[in-house]
Amino acid sequence: MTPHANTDMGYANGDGPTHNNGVAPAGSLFTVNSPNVVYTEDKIHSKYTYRTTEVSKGADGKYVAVPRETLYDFTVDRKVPKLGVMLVGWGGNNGSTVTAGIIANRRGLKWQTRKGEQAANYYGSLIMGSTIKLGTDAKTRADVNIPFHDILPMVHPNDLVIGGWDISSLNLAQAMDRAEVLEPTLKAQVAKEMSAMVPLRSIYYPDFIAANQTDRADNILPGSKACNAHVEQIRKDIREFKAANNLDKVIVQWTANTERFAELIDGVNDTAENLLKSIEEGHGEVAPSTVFAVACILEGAPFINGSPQNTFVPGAIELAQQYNAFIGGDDFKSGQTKMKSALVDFLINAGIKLTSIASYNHLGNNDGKNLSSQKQFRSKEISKSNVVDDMVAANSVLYAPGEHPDHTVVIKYMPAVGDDKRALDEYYAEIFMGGHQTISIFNVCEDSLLASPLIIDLVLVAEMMTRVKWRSASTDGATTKDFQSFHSVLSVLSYMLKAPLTPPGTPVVNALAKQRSALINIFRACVGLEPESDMTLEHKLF
Ligand SMILES: NC(=O)c1ccc[n+]([C@@H]2O[C@H](COP(=O)([O-])OP(=O)(O)OC[C@H]3O[C@@H](n4cnc5c(N)ncnc54)[C@H](O)[C@@H]3O)[C@@H](O)[C@H]2O)c1
Ligand SMILES: O=P([O-])([O-])O[C@@H]1[C@@H](O)[C@H](O)[C@@H](O)[C@H](O)[C@@H]1O
Repeated sequence: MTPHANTDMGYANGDGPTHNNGVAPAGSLFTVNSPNVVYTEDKIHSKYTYRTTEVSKGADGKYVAVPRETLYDFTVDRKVPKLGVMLVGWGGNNGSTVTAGIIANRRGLKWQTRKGEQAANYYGSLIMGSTIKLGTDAKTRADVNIPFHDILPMVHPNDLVIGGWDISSLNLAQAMDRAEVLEPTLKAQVAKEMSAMVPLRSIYYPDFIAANQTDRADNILPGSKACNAHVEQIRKDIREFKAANNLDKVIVQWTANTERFAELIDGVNDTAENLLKSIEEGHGEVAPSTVFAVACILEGAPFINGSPQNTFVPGAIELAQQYNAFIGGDDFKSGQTKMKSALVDFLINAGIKLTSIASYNHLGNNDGKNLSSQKQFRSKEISKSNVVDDMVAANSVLYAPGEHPDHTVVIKYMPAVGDDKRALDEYYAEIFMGGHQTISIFNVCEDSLLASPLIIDLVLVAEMMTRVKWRSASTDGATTKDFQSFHSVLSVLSYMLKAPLTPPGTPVVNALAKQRSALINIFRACVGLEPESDMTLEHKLF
């Protein structure tokens, strides 16, 4: 990044559409009145100065910090598309629950429970259930908060068209019953619509998921190893789903079983070319989830992995970049780990030396049954364990290089509790002058009701990112490149994920507050607004 004069280039100098003088665009909750933002019928154009601090170490070992400014142009396509989402594992607990939830919200359903009438909602969705600070009231200086969903022209989940694949042939009403997640009084209202939803046949390579899943596999395509026919069938399924529903776009999300990790093998999955060749040759180390990822990349459908396995082998990431396709993952961050990524952030940033984390959980759903197999558990153990690494590494006051808290993760399959997962955690920390703090948490996570809103958030944000383009700008407005998409690896999705996939060579951020702040401020930048710094100097300097 090169330093630029701190200037608001604006559009006044005629290098873009004429300024709209803040005329409120139709359907938006707010408009930005700035020389750096212009609304046209189909676009939002903004000029953005990205301010950072570049640090280097001097000969004396001391740091030198230099403020830097980089100028960007952003455009946002304002046309909200008709969007389809295809779930791999549609007949699972998450797939059937999120489908029922969207139908219930779309129809404004209410149902009786032991505690009285319940109405459909999107609680637990970052986009649909939370707000963000837009700014401060011009007169009262009070915060003005708006629904997260209104910061940019995003798809509404009620409008999502849902489909997908499953190795189990049950229709979605039967799958909803099998899941044992939702109240019968709700299920009765959506069962008819869901009984007409039947998962497409999927690919099934037994070696990648627990052997105890075999009894479900009655809805599978021929072939038990990767092959081009599988890639082409998935691509065809996507095209046909898109055409049949008159969709503008389709996003695919993996909410199927957790697979074992695939071995990373040079010549097999290390490059895009080798991965495609391995699929053609039927190599046994290409997982079903990777085959889905390849099919989606080739078909131009963003693919998101909600499970912890290493779907995105290096060859898949390279292929995504070659095709300028979006991928994201891994592993929904729904309960115990979400809590951990907030609590560890708080403790360490409060100067409290966390020395031990014991995370135990048991669950009785089919996910738990699959995870009772060691190889599949290992995938989950990795994603649940690495979530503290960035926060520990950032604090050299508490931790010496290479030092980190003890951390253990245990998952046990206990059928009796079903989808109502129990998460038991103990956090043990050193405090002032040899003291200790012990935090014990017993957290009942209704797994699918916590994960389903994340499935929605991942779809809404990934789709929004397909309509955001950027280019480098300069004060003279001359040397700018064509507009381009964000990097293929959508690290902006990290808030919803335990093991955020980031562009190769870039750092992984797990701290929950940082992840949320990054998403908010990137969306703010798309409409020319400064990051929310929480400085509130207007309340301190007067
Ligand atoms: N809170 C949560 O529920 C949560 C959080 C993080 C991650 N996850 C992950 O999400 C995934 C789904 O969770 P769930 O509770 O819905 O599990 P589930 O077992 O109920 O559903 C998985 C579905 O995938 C299907 N399936 C398996 N292999 C398939 C394939 N190759 N193609 C198509 N379908 C296939 C199964 O038949 C099943 O219906 C799991 O991997 C789980 O680890 C869940
Ligand atoms: O998101 P989180 O609650 O930390 O982790 C959960 C695990 O604890 C649980 O065993 C499994 O059912 C879910 O797939 C999810 O991964």
